Amino acid sequence: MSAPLLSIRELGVSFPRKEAPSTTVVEGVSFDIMPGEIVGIVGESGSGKSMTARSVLRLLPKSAELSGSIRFRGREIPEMTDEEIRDMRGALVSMVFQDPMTSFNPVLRIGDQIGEAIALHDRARRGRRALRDRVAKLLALVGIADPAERARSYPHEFSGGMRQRALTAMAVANSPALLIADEPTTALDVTVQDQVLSLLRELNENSGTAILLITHNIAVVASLCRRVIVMYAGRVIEDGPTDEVLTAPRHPYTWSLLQSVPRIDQAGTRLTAIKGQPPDPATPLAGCKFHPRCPWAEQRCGEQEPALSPIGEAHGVRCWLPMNGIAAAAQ
Ligand SMILES: Nc1ncnc2c1ncn2[C@@H]1O[C@H](COP(=O)(O)OP(=O)(O)OP(=O)(O)O)[C@@H](O)[C@H]1O
Repeated sequence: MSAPLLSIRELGVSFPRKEAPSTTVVEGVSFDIMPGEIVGIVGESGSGKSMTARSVLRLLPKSAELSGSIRFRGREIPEMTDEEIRDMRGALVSMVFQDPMTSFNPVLRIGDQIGEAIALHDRARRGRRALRDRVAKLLALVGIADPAERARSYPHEFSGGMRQRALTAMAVANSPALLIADEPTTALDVTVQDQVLSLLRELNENSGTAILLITHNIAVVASLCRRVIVMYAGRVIEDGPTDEVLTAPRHPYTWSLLQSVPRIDQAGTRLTAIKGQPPDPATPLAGCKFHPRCPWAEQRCGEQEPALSPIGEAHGVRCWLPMNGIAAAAQ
């Protein structure tokens, strides 16, 4: 078996507070991404998905404190110099964000910005003309009509969907080994969502780029990801093959999350929202972080936090009472 491309162990992210203990928003997160693998991270808002992803590129807010190990091709990212990190960003690992407006410089033309991203890591040192051609090709690849002409536009002249696609073009320009996509389709209409997702799939198939995809959308995970990581209150609570996790979830939270997703094959069924709220990271909670909302919680669930333990082949769950399909159906 080949070595992991990315290996995260016991990752922690916390924010110090004045005269109070730090707020921990990510704790004990561990997972690997193999070369060419597409892995999804799902979970409610505030579960720590973005903080986990941003840790990989050292793009956390300044006040954040990072702990644990993040190895990319065996090298420890937290120990890299700023220059090494800059070299790595874009060339080896790149990221597509939720809000493409803040990712482009508003006073520079889109094409120039993509060209600059290519030139920064361009071993072939292509000339201006070759760069322009490459930019136009990339814009065409993400479905932008008249790409050579549109490359001369400024970010505000693009619609939200076009900016998102242009940003994706910039992120894939150097065929990185790993692409981190944080809610890449949330703000887009359905047709554009499909185009961006097809682009990610093509990139994976043609360039072997591994993808870490953060999303709220279970349907996107089902169609794109071989593996899915479920986060809750800053922890990984389930991690396994997508088909297994989505059809036979073992953590009550994953099960509840799936109950709250509309299913095409069950039109008309009422959705059950998960009762209660996720815990406030500023207030420590003993035991399993999901126990106050869990229909199956027992006494020990409120006292001791379970570890993420193997429950099948390449499947792990952080629960004292991992459920089976029968228990879920009986509820
Ligand atoms: N600068 C900050 N200072 C303190 N807490 C922060 C800061 N930025 C984020 N947080 C907290 O970190 C926690 C995790 O946030 P994160 O953005 O990783 O969640 P998420 O799962 O990606 O949510 P969403 O799906 O809404 O993007 C949240 O409780 C958030 O309020």
